[in-house]
Amino acid sequence: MTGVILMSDPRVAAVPVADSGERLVDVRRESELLVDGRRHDSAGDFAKVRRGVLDRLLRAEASLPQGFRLLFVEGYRPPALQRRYFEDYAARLCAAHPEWSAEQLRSAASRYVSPPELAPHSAGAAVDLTLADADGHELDLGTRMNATPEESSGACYTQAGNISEEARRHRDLLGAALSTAGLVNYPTEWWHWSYGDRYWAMATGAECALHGPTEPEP
Ligand SMILES: C[C@@H](N)C(=O)N[C@H](C)C(=O)O
Ligand SMILES: [Zn+2]
Repeated sequence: MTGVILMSDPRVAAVPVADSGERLVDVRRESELLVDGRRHDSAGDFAKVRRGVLDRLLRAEASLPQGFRLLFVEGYRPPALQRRYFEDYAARLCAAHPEWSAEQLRSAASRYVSPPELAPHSAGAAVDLTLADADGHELDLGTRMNATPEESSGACYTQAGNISEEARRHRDLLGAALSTAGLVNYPTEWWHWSYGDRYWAMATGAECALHGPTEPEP
């Protein structure tokens, strides 16, 4: 797929951050969003995002046609966890492609996990989410959430052609609601959306990112 700017692209790292200082909020406490427990952690970090991100998610949900809900899966990710995800996936790619250079590995890994120093989730600015029906049952968006490009034959790419018509309708519905509310998608992952991070700033032309990586709150 051409035209996709990866998280490892120097244009993303070049975006300056002027952190707004906005607090992380727990979406389970501050909203009626449906929250899935598959990424649950004892500190509840997975359910947190910056306030402005939650406000936009609520706007997006309100704009969905009747019978559709957002299903929130993962928001904030502490930098140490992000580093582990990145290194584990890069090690898997390295085992499969020992001939790749360090730069090739970093770029390929960033199709699926952001390099830790740039990570939108560690800024509390990104959310992995999908659609559910009115009863909270997860809908078909073409792949499982967090399917790698390898296991899904590229069907995890938001604009992939190798998904059913129904999954395409669902992806388009999710995308229309979230982009109208101001979030930006990472084009290699239909479920990953962000607001205020470096990738968002690069994609929207904002002068700087509003949120940089932050350590977990005590
Ligand atoms: C690992 C996957 N769920 C994810 O969040 N990927 C993006 C690119 C990230 O790490 O920010
Ligand atoms: Zn994500």
